Amino acid sequence: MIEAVGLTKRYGDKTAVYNLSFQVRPGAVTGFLGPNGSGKSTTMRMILGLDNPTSGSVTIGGYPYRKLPNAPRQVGALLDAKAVHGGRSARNHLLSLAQLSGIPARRVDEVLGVVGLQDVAKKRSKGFSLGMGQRLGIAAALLGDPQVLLFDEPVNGLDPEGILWVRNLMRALAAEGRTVFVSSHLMSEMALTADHLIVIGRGQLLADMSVKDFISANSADFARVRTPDTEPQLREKLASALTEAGGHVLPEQDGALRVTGLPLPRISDLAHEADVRLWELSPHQASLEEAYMRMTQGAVDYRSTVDQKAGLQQQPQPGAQPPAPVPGQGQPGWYAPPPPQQGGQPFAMPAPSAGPYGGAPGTGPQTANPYAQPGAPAQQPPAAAPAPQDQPQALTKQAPATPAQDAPQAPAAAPAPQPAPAAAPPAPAAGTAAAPAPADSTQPEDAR
Ligand SMILES: Nc1ncnc2c1ncn2[C@@H]1O[C@H](COP(=O)(O)OP(=O)(O)OP(=O)(O)O)[C@@H](O)[C@H]1O
Repeated sequence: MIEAVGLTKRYGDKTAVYNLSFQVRPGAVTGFLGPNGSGKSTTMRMILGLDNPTSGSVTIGGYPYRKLPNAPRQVGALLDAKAVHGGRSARNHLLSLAQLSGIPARRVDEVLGVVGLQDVAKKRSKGFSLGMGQRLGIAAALLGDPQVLLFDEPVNGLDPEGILWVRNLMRALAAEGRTVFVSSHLMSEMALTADHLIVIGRGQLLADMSVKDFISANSADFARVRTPDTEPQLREKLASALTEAGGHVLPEQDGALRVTGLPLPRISDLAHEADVRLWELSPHQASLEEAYMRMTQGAVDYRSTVDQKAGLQQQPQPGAQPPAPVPGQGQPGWYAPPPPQQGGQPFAMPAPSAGPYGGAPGTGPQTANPYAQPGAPAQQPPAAAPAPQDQPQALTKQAPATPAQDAPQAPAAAPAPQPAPAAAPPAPAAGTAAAPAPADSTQPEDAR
């Protein structure tokens, strides 16, 4: 088991990881999700003893990596598939890693077979495609037949067949009772691969729950209702009737209405009572990808200036009200968040008080969920953002006004001095040889 407690990492005045506590259990694939720069790789490097935490701790099987007996046989990792000596053949690369860790040469041929590189084993890895490089990195991680495996973006660059292969491999490794920790940006892929999810944003925990719970908490049902385009007044009439009946109604880009909080038969009855004809009444489910985007959108650090979702980061004007639906046009950019689930607290951004990102230390997952309340425009009105024109549905725009995005980006505190390791760390696990060199506490970390 991997266990992080209050894990924090600062690089100068940049806090990469803040007060992260979680457990990664054996016998399951645990997906590690977060936007670019959210601290996934930093966390993985700390797990592997390649970076020192500024505070907090992380252990594998109860030991910090550097104190783990026979670490290369217990832990394997793929951090950076490109970090190989390009002049070496795949086999020689693995052979050198195996020799460093006392692993017999026959294991090299075994893992080459497992990852499907046996036919190119004698080719220099500098000629490898991205996907072949990933396979070589995975082979290195498997070399010591470890019980604990960490993979940083293992499907990066793989074709669909390769992605499927990685998915099956991860699941098979977990089924053998191993601890499998996999970082990814792809919620959809993780929904298929992982049993459990740990989601971070700006270095802080946003969610730690089983995929099953994540799905039931976040993939909310809604109905799409469309009235005849030729009679916009019917749409208005229906919207009023549904709202009066307790439904939450938002316009979609194509002029339909997105309705939450009312079952389909009730919507049909209400339309009938209001004497409104319907052209469409269909059940839908918000995708996990949407839920993940919504969860992390307040914690996205890097966003293109031409990104249509840039408006997600804008703050609402004081006193702003949501625009009234425009018959026949909808309100592009409006999107109905799913209703809060019974007893569910799907995710929570940190509170806007203490902490480097505005979150009170230790309060992250317990604080109120700013996205869980549908239909609270007076509190969280949307920004008057430019409307996306090519979104199929108005699903991706919301003004979350997350506390995190208001908060200062970095703590003022200087990094705590790191004690130098008492002894040289053990050789990295077979797979981690493809990773950056272990942290040298005498070097400025930013310079590494
Ligand atoms: N050695 C370093 N010196 C200074 N800042 C760093 C260093 N390593 C990481 N960071 C910063 O810490 C933050 C977290 O980076 P990290 O690479 O862990 O994120 P990530 O979630 O793995 O991102 P991605 O998904 O893009 O790989 C980023 O802002 C990054 O710039």
